Amino acid sequence: MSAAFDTIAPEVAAPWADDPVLTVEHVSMRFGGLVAVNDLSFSVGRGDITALIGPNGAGKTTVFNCITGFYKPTQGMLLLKHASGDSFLLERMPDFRISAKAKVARTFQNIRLFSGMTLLENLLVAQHNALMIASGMSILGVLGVPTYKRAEKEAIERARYWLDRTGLTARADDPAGELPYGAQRRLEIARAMCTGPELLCLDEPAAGLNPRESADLNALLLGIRETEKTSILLIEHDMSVVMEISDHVVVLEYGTKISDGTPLEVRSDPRVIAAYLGVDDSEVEKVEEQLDEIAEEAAG
Ligand SMILES: Nc1ncnc2c1ncn2[C@@H]1O[C@H](COP(=O)(O)OP(=O)(O)OP(=O)(O)O)[C@@H](O)[C@H]1O
Repeated sequence: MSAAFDTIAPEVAAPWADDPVLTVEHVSMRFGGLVAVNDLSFSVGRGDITALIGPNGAGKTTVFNCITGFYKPTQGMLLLKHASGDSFLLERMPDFRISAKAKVARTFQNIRLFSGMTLLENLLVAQHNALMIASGMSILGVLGVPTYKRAEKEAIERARYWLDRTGLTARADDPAGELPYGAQRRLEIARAMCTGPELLCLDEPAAGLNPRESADLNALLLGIRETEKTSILLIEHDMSVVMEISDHVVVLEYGTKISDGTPLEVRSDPRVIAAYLGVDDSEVEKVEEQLDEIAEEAAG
């Protein structure tokens, strides 16, 4: 192990391990003979923006799928702890309970909106669970039970609030499919936030965004951390997003964690540089350029 790698603080001493919203312990995921995630452990600090990075095929989306219940890990534990103290072993829960009870929301690499529905409708559908509970799971809700009416009004207010926060109010009544790409990405985040998550998981939120849209995304995520105090875990290839807004970065290669620290610690870790060098020259150059730009901006 290199000297520079040794300088990265062990996880127990790291601030994100003090009060983690999510603790991933010794998680492995195998598909037949392929080990997609190998004995992975890390913490997501409460209120932090944590980035999960690594070259293509490193296992990032598989980790997300284990956290959100799409996959059951072959082994290991995923402990989600609310600020209230309630805790949930995610590996034992079906996906719909992970979103409804454990309050983990996610967006996908490929946008998954209801493109024929309006923006407002998309945000109301996201709150379906809360509305069903308020209806007493019966037709009475539709017939105007007061608790349902109140919940419906709150759902609309919440939807309007998130349209406003994501700069989409003017398009509230347009079909989601007519939005430009960057706006669809923001709508996905609004939809996830309408569910009031304790942990927001974003799978490549900056993919396909231009630099201006990327900067807007950074501002939106920093705003969510600041105002809502929501913990955010994101998978991202765009180093300008990762380095500018993350409190903590976890790096995977071939399913194994190779680095875990602050953005500064991780970017100077030789194992991380080597992992990216192993991808291909154009990607390495892009990463190096982005890191240099960020360093220059920070210096001046
Ligand atoms: N359902 C599955 N069945 C078999 N193999 C899978 C499955 N899902 C993922 N894999 C494999 O697991 C490995 C990790 O894939 P994963 O999609 O998690 O990587 P990733 O880091 O998210 O990659 P990318 O950055 O390209 O999205 C890959 O080799 C992939 O082919």
